[in-house]
Amino acid sequence: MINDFPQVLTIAGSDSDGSAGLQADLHTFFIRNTYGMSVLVAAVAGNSYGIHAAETLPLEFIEKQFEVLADDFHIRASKTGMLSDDKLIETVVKAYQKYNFGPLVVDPVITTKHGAQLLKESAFKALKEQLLPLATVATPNFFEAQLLTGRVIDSEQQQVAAAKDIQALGVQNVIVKGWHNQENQNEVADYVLLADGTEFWLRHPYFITTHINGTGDTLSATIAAEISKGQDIATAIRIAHDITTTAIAHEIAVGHKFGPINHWAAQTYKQKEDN
Ligand SMILES: Nc1ncnc2c1ncn2[C@@H]1O[C@H](COP(=O)(O)OP(=O)(O)O)[C@@H](O)[C@H]1O
Ligand SMILES: Cc1ncc(COP(=O)(O)OP(=O)(O)O)c(N)n1
Repeated sequence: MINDFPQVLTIAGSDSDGSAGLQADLHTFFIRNTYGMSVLVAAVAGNSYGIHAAETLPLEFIEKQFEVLADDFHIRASKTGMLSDDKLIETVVKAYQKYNFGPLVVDPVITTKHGAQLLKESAFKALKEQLLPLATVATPNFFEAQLLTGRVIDSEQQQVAAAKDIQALGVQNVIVKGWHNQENQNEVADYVLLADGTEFWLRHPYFITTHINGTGDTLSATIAAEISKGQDIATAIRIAHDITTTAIAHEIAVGHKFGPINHWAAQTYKQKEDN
């Protein structure tokens, strides 16, 4: 049998409540009709109230996961999520350089949107100097873009400038996600800067909801899934934006505080798109 079904890899942490991390990535790969695999690098004990503990996996075990996947599968695109510290980043960078896992989407996970730190500050240098230069696409959120560039993003001009700074680190294509935190906000504006200098804004309504865990994972995982199917980068980003906002717009009643987004609603979007 030809090993040609679209295969996509997440290199990420597990979030026990299933709302974010590699669980959200695998939900996303599934609804985008791709076969998802995962290199588990860390795990958090999380529920809808927050993250209560975190552990990393032994580096040799992480290396082994890469090796056995490379031995067997034809991975056409990959993405990173939570990477915890500089040793983990170095291990992932070495493996990515050694094996062929297709274009890389880097979601530079630093803190959760509820304030839990998932990447040590001592690892920012490795993120900027080792991992981001490998990225076909990087997807920083508003806070990560500020930390990576040292800018205060208080205007759309600053959002654009931050994207240019991040591209200058060696990233080919960047989406700097917009601010979304105010009850009186009408719109969220994500800014996209492509490798050839093409730029565009993706604007959508602001949703007042407590169910927004896993949004960044879903966006970056969709981009990786679409690339694995051969989509161009701009189309992959536009589909990812539509999938993520559709999943945010349709709450599901899971958990008592901050819940997951609704991947099933986004799967319906896929069916409409394909008809
Ligand atoms: N409450 C919200 N209303 C509208 N869009 C949102 C909301 N929360 C997140 N998004 C969108 O979800 C996508 C992921 O962004 P974000 O949540 O900032 O990422 P991260 O999970 O990395 O913090 C972006 O397109 C962003 O605009
Ligand atoms: C294991 C793990 N990875 C990433 C996250 C981030 O969660 P969240 O703050 O909801 O951010 P996005 O997933 O939306 O980027 C996590 N909680 N656990």
